[in-house]
Amino acid sequence: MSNKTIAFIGTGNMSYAIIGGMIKSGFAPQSIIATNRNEEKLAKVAADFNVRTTTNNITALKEADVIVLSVKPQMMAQLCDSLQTANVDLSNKLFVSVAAGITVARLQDMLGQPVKMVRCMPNTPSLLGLGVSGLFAQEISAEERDFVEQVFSSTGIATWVETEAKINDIIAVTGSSPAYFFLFMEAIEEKARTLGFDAEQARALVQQTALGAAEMAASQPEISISQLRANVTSKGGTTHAAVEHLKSHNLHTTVADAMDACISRAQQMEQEL
Ligand SMILES: NC(=O)C1=CN([C@@H]2O[C@H](COP(=O)(O)OP(=O)(O)OC[C@H]3O[C@@H](n4cnc5c(N)ncnc54)[C@H](O)[C@@H]3O)[C@@H](O)[C@H]2O)C=CC1
Ligand SMILES: O=C(O)[C@@H]1CCC=N1
Repeated sequence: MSNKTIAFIGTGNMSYAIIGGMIKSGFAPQSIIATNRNEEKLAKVAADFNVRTTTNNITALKEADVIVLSVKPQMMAQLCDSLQTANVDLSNKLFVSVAAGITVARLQDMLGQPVKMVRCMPNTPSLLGLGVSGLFAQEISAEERDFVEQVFSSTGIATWVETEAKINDIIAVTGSSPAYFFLFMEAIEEKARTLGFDAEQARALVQQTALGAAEMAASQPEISISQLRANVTSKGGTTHAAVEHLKSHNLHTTVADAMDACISRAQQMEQEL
């Protein structure tokens, strides 16, 4: 592993997941610094992963070679402003922003200088090493590119995109999409409860089925997903009845429209923040 030090500024759900994935894949805990304003959150990260923690963002900024900006988009301007006013030389630092809806140009503007910046759009399954991260960068060295790729491929699949606009598409396809799957699982779980399964059974039944379905797809890449679905669907049978109902209620269009809403929101945030 590289000997770079990486700091996560604003270690909440997303950075916790990335750090978890990094540790699981063998990154040295001492090369990772996690910051948060909230000491309790830091105590959990330290206890779970043994990484260095601090409530002082500037200490982390000074020590780290790579700084991951991981606060909510609405908090980013305030955070960058506080980093800028600390008078730390940022010219040799590499920044990585995981925030949705803030462009590189805007981040540089917030930091008050043209720092080296990678846009990254990860997702929370990174915690298990099952994440997907989209990456975009211009004007960084091959070594920096390799390091970022090493970090995010340690949490799952990392893929570079050619244009910054593509990061918004990645949000719709992988950044936000764990929530779509959870919503679908919630709907099945809720109906199982009304059919009389208790909470524990309903949860176990839905999660095992989701896991099984995902593993069926992942372990048999030669079989299309629609073929896997067809294999469950007997002609004139029960699955056919359910699937036809979903199709007649425009599931495909609804999902496509939802993904467009996700992209539009990211574009709107780019104007707002
Ligand atoms: N949660 C997700 O599934 C994904 C989130 N993202 C992006 O990741 C970023 C973080 O999202 P989450 O982790 O979900 O949010 P979060 O709210 O769980 O984590 C952010 C943390 O930053 C801390 N914080 C806020 N201001 C701070 C400051 N000035 N100094 C130190 N700590 C500070 C907060 O206490 C909080 O714990 C967002 O920009 C979001 O767009 C990207 C992909 C997926
Ligand atoms: O909901 C959000 O804005 C963030 C970005 C992708 C997932 N969560």
